[in-house]
Amino acid sequence: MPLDFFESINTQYGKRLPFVVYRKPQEDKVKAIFQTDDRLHHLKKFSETGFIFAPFDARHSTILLAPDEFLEISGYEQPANTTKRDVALSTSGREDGAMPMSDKKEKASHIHLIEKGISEITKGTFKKVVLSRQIEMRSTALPLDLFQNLLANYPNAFCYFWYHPKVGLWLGATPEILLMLRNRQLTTMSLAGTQKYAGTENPKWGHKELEEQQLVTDYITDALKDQVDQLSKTKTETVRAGELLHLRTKITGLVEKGNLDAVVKALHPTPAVCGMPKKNAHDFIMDNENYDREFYTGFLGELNLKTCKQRSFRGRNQENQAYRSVVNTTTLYVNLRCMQLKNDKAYLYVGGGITKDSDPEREWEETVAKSSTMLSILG
Ligand SMILES: C=C(O[C@H]1C=CC=C(C(=O)O)[C@@H]1O)C(=O)O
Repeated sequence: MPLDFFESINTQYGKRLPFVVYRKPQEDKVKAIFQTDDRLHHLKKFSETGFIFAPFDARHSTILLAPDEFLEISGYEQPANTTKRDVALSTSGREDGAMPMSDKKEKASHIHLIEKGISEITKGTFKKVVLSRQIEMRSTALPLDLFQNLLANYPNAFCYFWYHPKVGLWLGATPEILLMLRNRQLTTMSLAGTQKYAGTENPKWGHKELEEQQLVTDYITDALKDQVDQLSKTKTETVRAGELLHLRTKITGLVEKGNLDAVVKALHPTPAVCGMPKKNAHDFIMDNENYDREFYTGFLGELNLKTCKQRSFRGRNQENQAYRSVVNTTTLYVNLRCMQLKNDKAYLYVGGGITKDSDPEREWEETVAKSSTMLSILG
């Protein structure tokens, strides 16, 4: 049965028609949404239904895949014969998929960018800025194979393969929720601060990471205070994302019907991907990162999809009773740990939060560590 599922995706892709295939964290259900023509729809209102794909730059439009056809498989297991791929550096031509980040020029340029960011922080332009880079590799891998590798390697991530012939092809395994809305119940998170996983999910965190993540929590709670009722947050915890650990605080509340638009606008882009204050950090990113982020650090996911929930309860006569309730669900993820495939190239995207306490060399190393999420599935 899974074969039929993946064959349908291959057929859709072969016809150059838009689709997305994805699996939510810790679920064994893989879902696909197919659009039956190649029109490019731009989202007008957050009351629409479908799968959305939004760029980092909120001034550019969000793409909506029309949910013409739904496909789903449960109990998905990775086929045993997942192959390793032909991947190499486009810059050096090496065939072994060796670390492209060791490229000295790339390192010097990223460190220079970080130093410039720190210097603006010292001047008071902003408190935090997230600075990123793009890594170009040669890859002839089949995207559906790469997606299956993501599924196998990142069970705790939102894994996706998104395609539109007029936009491009993206794959990712992100640990970050932008927001989840079930009827009126909102959940979002502040996710920031990074260290390598070294055998314990209970590590010590430094002042820089704690402050960097606190800034995100403060920003989100402040941005939502006029949009959301009963706003509350959990204790900050460590979460694992592949070979990395992050700090996370969950934030919940109740959203008025029809107010999703304002909530998304208030949140995106959060200081986990942009900075604080937002406008100054955004301007700095636009003027100084020497590439276009496009959909990296944007967001993607289901918008107003109806999901059925089977619930059981004890009725008055003490018998177990079951009923199905239909819930209107929106689940949007921040597009991190992702890559874009174009012709025979893979473009990987990695970044990190810069504060006054940042050490440029360590920040560089952090982007190297983050690149391993996508590099590991490339080969
Ligand atoms: C911007 C990225 O990660 C964000 C999410 C978690 C931790 C981050 C950090 O420690 O800098 C970033 O804010 C990325 O993976 O490219």
